Amino acid sequence: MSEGGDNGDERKGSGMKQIQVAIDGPSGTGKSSVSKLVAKQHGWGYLDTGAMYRALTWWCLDQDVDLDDGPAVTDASKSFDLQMGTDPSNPTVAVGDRRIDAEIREPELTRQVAKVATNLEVRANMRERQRALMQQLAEQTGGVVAEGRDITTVVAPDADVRILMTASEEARLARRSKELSSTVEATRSQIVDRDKADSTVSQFMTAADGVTLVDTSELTFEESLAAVLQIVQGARRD
Ligand SMILES: Nc1ncnc2c1ncn2[C@@H]1O[C@H](COP(=O)(O)OP(=O)(O)O)[C@@H](O)[C@H]1O
Ligand SMILES: Nc1ccn([C@H]2C[C@H](O)[C@@H](COP(=O)(O)OP(=O)(O)O)O2)c(=O)n1
Repeated sequence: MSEGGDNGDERKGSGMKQIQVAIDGPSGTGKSSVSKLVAKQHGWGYLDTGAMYRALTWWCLDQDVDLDDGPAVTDASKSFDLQMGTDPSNPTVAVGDRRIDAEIREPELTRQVAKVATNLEVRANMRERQRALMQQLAEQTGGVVAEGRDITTVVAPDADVRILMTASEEARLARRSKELSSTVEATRSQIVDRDKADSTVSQFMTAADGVTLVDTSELTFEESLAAVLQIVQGARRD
């Protein structure tokens, strides 16, 4: 489903409406893969907010900051030089000039990231960074797709499009274990525990008022993408 010739360059300075798309949901619902393609098809920027929490976790571990020391992690969140690459065809993450794309996906870091993401002062700091990046990307490319856990509710509650992607636990675990080449049981302990911890600070299991629910349990990847693209198209016509 191509957006034929409708790219960001054409929109720059054209006075066309800038579109902010916010997508939330638990792990394995298809947020990242769908968000990247939606951004790519429109020539918009893409923001993976989960990667920001992962990057801070990496930085704290690298700097020997104890993840259980909340104030120390908060200090680190204020000063770390996070560089988010927002091209949906090649999203990147760096701290200073050190690229950490692979490091932030390591299972050991994944196991620890909720400690950082449940720190409310860290979240306040990240929220400001995320809002600024979304604004900047919308201005530069005509639109932005940002995905995470609290984008529709806290970071960008006024976004033009707000979607909550859900899927049954069974479907999410099957996708993740396939992706990580691990067993469903090993994946369950990681994903379910992490979602539980994350749910203590963000509400991403049920759709908030005005947020459109896309349940991908029974959908193929292509059908999930088509469902989200259709919602985005509707908002662009408004
Ligand atoms: N509707 C779907 N049906 C089948 N597999 C899917 C679907 N959506 C995503 N996937 C696959 O599931 C895995 C996890 O998707 P991802 O986009 O990383 O989810 P999230 O960002 O919500 O954690 C990926 O391998 C992706 O290709
Ligand atoms: N806006 C966000 C994005 C992610 N998080 C948390 C949720 C997870 O524990 C981590 C990493 O998120 P990420 O989206 O990369 O996680 P998965 O793709 O589900 O593995 O950060 C958050 O609290 N708020």
